[in-house]
Amino acid sequence: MQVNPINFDACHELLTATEQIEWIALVDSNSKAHTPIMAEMLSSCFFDFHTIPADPQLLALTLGHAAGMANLRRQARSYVDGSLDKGQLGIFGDSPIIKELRNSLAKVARNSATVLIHGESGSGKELAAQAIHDSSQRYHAPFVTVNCGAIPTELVQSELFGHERGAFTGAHQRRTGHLERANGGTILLDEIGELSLEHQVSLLRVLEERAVTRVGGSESIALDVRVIAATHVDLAAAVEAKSFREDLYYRLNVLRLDIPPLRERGDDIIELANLFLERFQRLHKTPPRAFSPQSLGAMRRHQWPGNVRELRNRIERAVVMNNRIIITPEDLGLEIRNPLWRNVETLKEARAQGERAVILRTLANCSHNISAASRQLGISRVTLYRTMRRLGVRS
Ligand SMILES: Nc1ncnc2c1ncn2[C@@H]1O[C@H](COP(=O)(O)OP(=O)(O)OP(=O)(O)O)[C@@H](O)[C@H]1O
Repeated sequence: MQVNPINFDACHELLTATEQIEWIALVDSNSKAHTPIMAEMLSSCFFDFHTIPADPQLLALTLGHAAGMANLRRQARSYVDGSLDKGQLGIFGDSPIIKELRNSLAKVARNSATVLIHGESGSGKELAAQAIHDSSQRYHAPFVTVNCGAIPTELVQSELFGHERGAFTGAHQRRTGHLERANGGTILLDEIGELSLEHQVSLLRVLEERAVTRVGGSESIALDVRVIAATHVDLAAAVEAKSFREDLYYRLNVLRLDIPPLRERGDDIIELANLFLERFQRLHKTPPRAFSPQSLGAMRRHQWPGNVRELRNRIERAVVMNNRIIITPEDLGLEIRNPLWRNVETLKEARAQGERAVILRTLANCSHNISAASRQLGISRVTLYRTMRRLGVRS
């Protein structure tokens, strides 16, 4: 676009219309870049300017910086609006329940309170924790993930809190613990329900004091860490069963996020399937493929006990192991008929399976709103509650 004093106003309006773009001016060496009007234009509308003929290397450098700034501005604005989209969060799906989750994530990201994420295995708990960190003001600081269930009991203290040299046999070096490494940022304590009662006490003390002391040390190190705990077990039930400390449960359960199982997300299954198909085709450099109608039907009917991770793995296997352009249910390792019916022997069982499937689908479509679901099913709320209790369906 040619900018000159005559079309100044129109150009100014156009250049400042969108905050998502940074502009770089190429200034003719004959033009008077330092006349008042050009100086105003360059300083108010442009990220930088180069004089023609521009040095390509310097220009490439400026373009890189400008793209980075535009991105940062976009992130900052969405942080203020709370309008994080699925591309930014990496959490795909358009079902009402997932849209609601994305909204909650954006709100949670705006402060530093402790979060408890509950969800079945493979449903996206770690992804949600990463999204909270990336959209928060701590995004530039470390995001540390610790799988509490994978650390041998005797190493939990030293892994979480660190140790001093000589603290125990084999401690040849001072070691920084995960909590200290996450200082300034966020720590995800995955499978928190796997921590022993003894380690729960130590963790509670650290969270209350907001300071950590390395094993074998005496110095108290101040912590500024956002804690996100994740679990696939029902921690409230674990508290009742006395296998999880009530005080730690309340300390963690400040903000709570529930990640819905994949089978309750309606057509998100197909959106995610196409997303993974495209990703794995690109990764494994295979020609474009598509799912057969039978595959789509089989994916909709499957119960996905391993959730999104299971879907991702089945699609990667289908892409790598077969050359066919059309992906069949067999390629995905799924049965054409609903495998649920295989074990059904009586009419009563068949009726219960059918009722369960319809109720789950309706609840997913209605964002788990009982009144809307009962209207859609043509029964009263009381009958719906009673039927759900009988079939073991949670609201
Ligand atoms: N909504 C989603 N959109 C895109 N990818 C997703 C989504 N949900 C989950 N995934 C992907 O599915 C896989 C499993 O997710 P993740 O590891 O976050 O699950 P998890 O609940 O933490 O699992 P676990 O219980 O085993 O710790 C990851 O590859 C993740 O990127």
